[in-house]
Amino acid sequence: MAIIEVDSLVKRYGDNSVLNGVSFAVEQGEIFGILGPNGAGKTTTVECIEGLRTPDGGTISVCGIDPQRDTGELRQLLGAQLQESELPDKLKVGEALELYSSFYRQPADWRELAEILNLTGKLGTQFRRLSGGQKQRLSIALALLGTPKVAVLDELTTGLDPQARRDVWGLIERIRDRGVTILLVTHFMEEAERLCDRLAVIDTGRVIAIDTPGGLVSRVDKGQRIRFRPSGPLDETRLTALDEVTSVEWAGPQIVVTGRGDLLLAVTTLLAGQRITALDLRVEQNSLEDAFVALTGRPVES
Ligand SMILES: Nc1ncnc2c1ncn2[C@@H]1O[C@H](COP(=O)(O)OP(=O)(O)OP(=O)(O)O)[C@@H](O)[C@H]1O
Repeated sequence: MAIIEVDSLVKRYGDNSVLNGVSFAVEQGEIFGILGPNGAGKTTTVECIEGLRTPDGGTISVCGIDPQRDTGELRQLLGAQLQESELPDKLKVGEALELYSSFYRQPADWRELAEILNLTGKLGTQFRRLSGGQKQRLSIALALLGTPKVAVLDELTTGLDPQARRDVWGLIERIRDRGVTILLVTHFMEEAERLCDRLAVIDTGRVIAIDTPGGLVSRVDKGQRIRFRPSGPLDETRLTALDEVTSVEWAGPQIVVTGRGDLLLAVTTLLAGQRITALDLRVEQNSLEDAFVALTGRPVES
């Protein structure tokens, strides 16, 4: 069952048409990612879903509610991450959790949320004294205080170090396991690949692909790649002559061979015949980043 339905969403700022007919549906219990280059319209899309921006065309339904018409009801169903600047510096973590839980009809147990988010030791700490990761965890706790059916998380782990980022991912999975549907805006390929059940790739205000991360990767046909450092002088033309090989390039001391079929066997057999060892041999798989570049024609800035 679709819990969020976005159909032909249009948004203009003056003459600038930012969303040009965005459509997708998020199923209950999914972690659904929105991925796209800078300025693609990701935040505009989720802010329309949150009822914070007024679309110029199209329809949105969140649990059957139109975010423009029934903002009060939407607040009870949808939890959105607050921007950092929205909390007063001197407010303590425990005070913020208690205050925000008073806004909801069915607040979650904020002490339990603090426990899950590893904030129990910080309840008496002022907001301004929290680290980036702690602020991020607090903003997630605040988004979940109303026991929402849907949580919208925009740039969830931007600014976090790799370990804190992984901790937050684990947490999001636990929250989904409690039955919350998650809509996630991200720049990070690893985050999208690791966390999202499905992804919508948005570019210049249009959805250009919707699929699982694996499904998106399998759309790229860049062939197989083998990278190694030959232990001795290598006659490249013999590599190029192999049926399995489509291209041979040097990258510093390494050689990168692209091809198809049983490429690895063909290359290693040839090298063995020339008594050359392939040092630091790596077989490279296509990645979500390759898929993103193939779809949008440009890399993701992070
Ligand atoms: N309030 C506004 N007034 C005018 N233009 C805006 C406004 N908000 C966003 N835009 C423009 O709309 C476009 C889409 O912005 P949006 O923030 O939705 O993109 P995004 O995909 O979230 O980008 P990023 O990854 O950089 O956050 C951009 O060109 C942006 O400059």
